[in-house]
Amino acid sequence: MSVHINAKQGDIAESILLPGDPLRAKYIAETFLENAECYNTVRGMLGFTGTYKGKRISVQGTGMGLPSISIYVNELIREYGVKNLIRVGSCGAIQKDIKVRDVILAMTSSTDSNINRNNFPGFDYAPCADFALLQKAYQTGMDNKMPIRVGNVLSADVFYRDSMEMVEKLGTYGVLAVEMETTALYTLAAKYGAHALSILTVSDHIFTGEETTAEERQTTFNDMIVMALDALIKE
Ligand SMILES: O=P(O)(O)O[C@H]1O[C@H](CO)[C@@H](O)[C@H]1O
Ligand SMILES: O=c1cc[nH]c(=O)[nH]1
Repeated sequence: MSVHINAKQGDIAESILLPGDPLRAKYIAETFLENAECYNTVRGMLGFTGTYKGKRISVQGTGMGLPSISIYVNELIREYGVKNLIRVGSCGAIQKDIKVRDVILAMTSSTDSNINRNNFPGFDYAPCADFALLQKAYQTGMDNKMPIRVGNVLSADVFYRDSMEMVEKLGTYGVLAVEMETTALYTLAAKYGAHALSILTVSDHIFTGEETTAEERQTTFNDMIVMALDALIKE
């Protein structure tokens, strides 16, 4: 047992999906995994292990924001030996030509968080995805003719902000969408020699106000989840 996960050694698979929402973790376990068992209930941050196409896979809620996902990723890698981690999250589109329900593969991330600035004074560490996982997910998306974009996302420290000026400016520098966890995931995976990728479904558009219905979110999240599971099991 670690501080925030009450699983026994061996309860968690080497490959894991990481949704922010613990109820999305439950949904994934019940819908896509066989013989899924819950290994964590601490703080209601549910975690499950089962099998997908015969391979052992876990799914763990991470909560919202860089500090919260950092806790789970630290414990999963250091205490439970997790090696492959794919975040399956939602995001707000910044670019005009990105639509709700599109899927974004985060090749890298920008941030307004201080976590890496505090860790590398005077330097800007550039977090990046694991190329093999990125390539596998991209190939699955192409094979299934999914609307995918690959690029830079903003991992923001806040969901609500007084001004959108900086988000707009980042858009002019090619940032595709905003979410709240990828920078921490990629940085910790690099630190501990693990492999990480963020796959994000666009749930709303920051500037047009376009958003999906609950039902649409469910279906498109399913596409992203299958893409992530297939990437985890691909040799
Ligand atoms: O849908 P999830 O994975 O939680 O991701 C996004 O949604 C939350 C904000 O509503 C933040 O965690 C953001 O990154
Ligand atoms: O607008 C959004 C949508 C999802 N997640 C975010 O962080 N922002």
